[in-house]
Amino acid sequence: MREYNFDGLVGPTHNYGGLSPGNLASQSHGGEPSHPREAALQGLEKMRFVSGLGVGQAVLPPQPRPSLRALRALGFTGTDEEIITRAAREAEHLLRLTSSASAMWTANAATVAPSSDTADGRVHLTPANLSQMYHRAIEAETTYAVLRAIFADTRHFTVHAPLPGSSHFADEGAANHTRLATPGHAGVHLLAWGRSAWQDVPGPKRFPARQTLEASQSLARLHQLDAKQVLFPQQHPEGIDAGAFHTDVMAVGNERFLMLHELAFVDHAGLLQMLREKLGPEFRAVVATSAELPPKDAVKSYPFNSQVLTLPDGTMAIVAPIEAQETPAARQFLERVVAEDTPVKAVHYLDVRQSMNNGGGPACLRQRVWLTDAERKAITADVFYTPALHDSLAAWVRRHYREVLRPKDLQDPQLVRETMTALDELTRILKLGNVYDFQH
Ligand SMILES: NCCC[C@H](NC(=O)CCC(=O)O)C(=O)O
Repeated sequence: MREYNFDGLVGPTHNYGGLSPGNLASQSHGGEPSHPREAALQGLEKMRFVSGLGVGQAVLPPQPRPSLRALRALGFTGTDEEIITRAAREAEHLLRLTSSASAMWTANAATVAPSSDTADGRVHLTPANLSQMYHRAIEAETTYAVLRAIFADTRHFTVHAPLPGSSHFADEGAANHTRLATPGHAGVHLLAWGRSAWQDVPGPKRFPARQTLEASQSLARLHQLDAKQVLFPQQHPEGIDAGAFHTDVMAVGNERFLMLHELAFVDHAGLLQMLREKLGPEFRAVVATSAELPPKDAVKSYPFNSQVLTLPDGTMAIVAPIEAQETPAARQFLERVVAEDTPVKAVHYLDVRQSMNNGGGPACLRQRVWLTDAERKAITADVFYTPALHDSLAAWVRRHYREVLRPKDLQDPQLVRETMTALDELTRILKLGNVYDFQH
């Protein structure tokens, strides 16, 4: 079984809409000009780097934005151009919400269980309904279509429908999911959550908790996971109030290694004890206290929103955002992780600032999918990273993406046309078939 990182290709409307309360970067950069071309190229460079480490790499496509489907559903009628013009005039906020390129953060696209851990021996994928935030909830339908196109072979893959879209089952995907495993022990799944729909659990006071316990429990059932191998830790309410809207802002794990902030989960000590019991003595965890790494620094510089990657030689490397290098407490923490008795032997810092300014680090930009050789071969879409695919995607970005987008540019009816032209071409590059509604 090999891990493939499916990175989200940043979409042509990448912009700073200030859309996510509780996501401090989104709030503080709202209204600034964005650089879609640079953002997409930064993402491609990260794919090149991870692939160069010898790790499996693939790509997921952006979504059509502004979403005409969403605007039509909200009562805007007429030609495509008329819809944009009218939304710009009457409901600028709705235009902003339906223009977000947020599908780039593919950690939120779905939750995935590898075939080694599921009762029927298939890979299970559930697109996240993202129902907590409207600009993200509109991703689910297209994500579902894209995943069905890529993971089409039903002998190997089951793509479930997104969980029912009421706030009771609010699901944010793999950003709240961690799979851990040690040799000789079955994989353990952490399915975290921030609030309960029906139980009375103390939650955050300042910022919204997104995922529900009931959503996480449903994912464990749908994916046919062994109940003994699943834990449902609660995101620490103080962590959420400090800006950790998803688990992956304060914790990241890979195989026998987990690093976390003490405000990632309620009772992290009890959680680590259970993990040691399930995973045995090879399991390693490194905890940052608030004294060592103030929550403010963790949220600003995202050391936990790193990719922890197993390299071909069996050691692990961390791919962290450059902001973590620039923040002394975060850098020192990551250096401690390498210095201690852990599988991690190197830290690499990458520039994904365009994404970071909306609260998405290296880990947010990728969905992890574990595939056997047979499963890998069953995928016929051209989504696996190669230098040739890189060149054609980079050329495609340079052909179609604007250099700068200012908030008022979202009101330009031309933008929707440009995006559709670009995405239509992309589905041919990736051999995806017609996955977008404007193609039907
Ligand atoms: N995993 C990282 C997700 C970041 C994402 N940001 C946003 O949607 C910000 C969009 C904006 O404000 O333009 C979110 O909060 O869900």
